[in-house]
Amino acid sequence: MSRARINPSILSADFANFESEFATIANSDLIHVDVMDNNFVPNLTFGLPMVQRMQQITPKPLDIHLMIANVDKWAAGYAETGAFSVTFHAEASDNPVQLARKIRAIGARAGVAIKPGTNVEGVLDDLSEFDQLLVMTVEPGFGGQALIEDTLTKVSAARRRIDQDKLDVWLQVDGGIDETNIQRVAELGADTFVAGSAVFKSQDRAKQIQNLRDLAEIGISHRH
Ligand SMILES: O=C(CO)[C@H](O)[C@H](O)COP(=O)(O)O
Repeated sequence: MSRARINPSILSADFANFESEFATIANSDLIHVDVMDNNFVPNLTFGLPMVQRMQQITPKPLDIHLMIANVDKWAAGYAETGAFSVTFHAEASDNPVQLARKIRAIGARAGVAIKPGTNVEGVLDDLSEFDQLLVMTVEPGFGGQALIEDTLTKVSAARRRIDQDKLDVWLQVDGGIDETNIQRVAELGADTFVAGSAVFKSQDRAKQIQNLRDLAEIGISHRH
């Protein structure tokens, strides 16, 4: 896996043809799977049976992003599908650290996500309990939105803490990431990039994934 990870979000894919859609993003690092329940977010995608089926049709690691309520009840089931990582929202869990331990015990990497209005400070002290922090750069729910600039201060703050405490935590951003901003967001500290419309609306998806990766790598190399 590359230093800058590019995870296409299948929210922008053709939901009736996941097998052929996955083939078009074969050079991605992970596949980002948006699970939405029309409760935690005002949109509905798919649930556990679809994720189980996705595991069967691709060798790619699945990066599951749970945008659902009652996550303390449901997250373990997603980890049990064999998912590479399961990321849940801090806002939806009664005890994020306990839930992360449960996900890790099943064998998946545990991620914690925060919405644009949620302070990053609330999760920074517990970062060692997670494998990934997802800073949402748009309000979760829909693809194709513009990146919210204010959220980037959280990316810088999280990067400072990860480096200072020498933590092995991936710093993921999701929402409005494209070729115009990925280098700058990488310079600020992100290393794992979810891109939905920027990949799926591209004429040549494989080329776009590599283009995004190259730009992110430049950003990372400018960091120090
Ligand atoms: O989690 C999401 C929305 O809640 C999507 O992953 C995200 O919006 C990606 O889409 P785009 O890159 O088009 O903004």
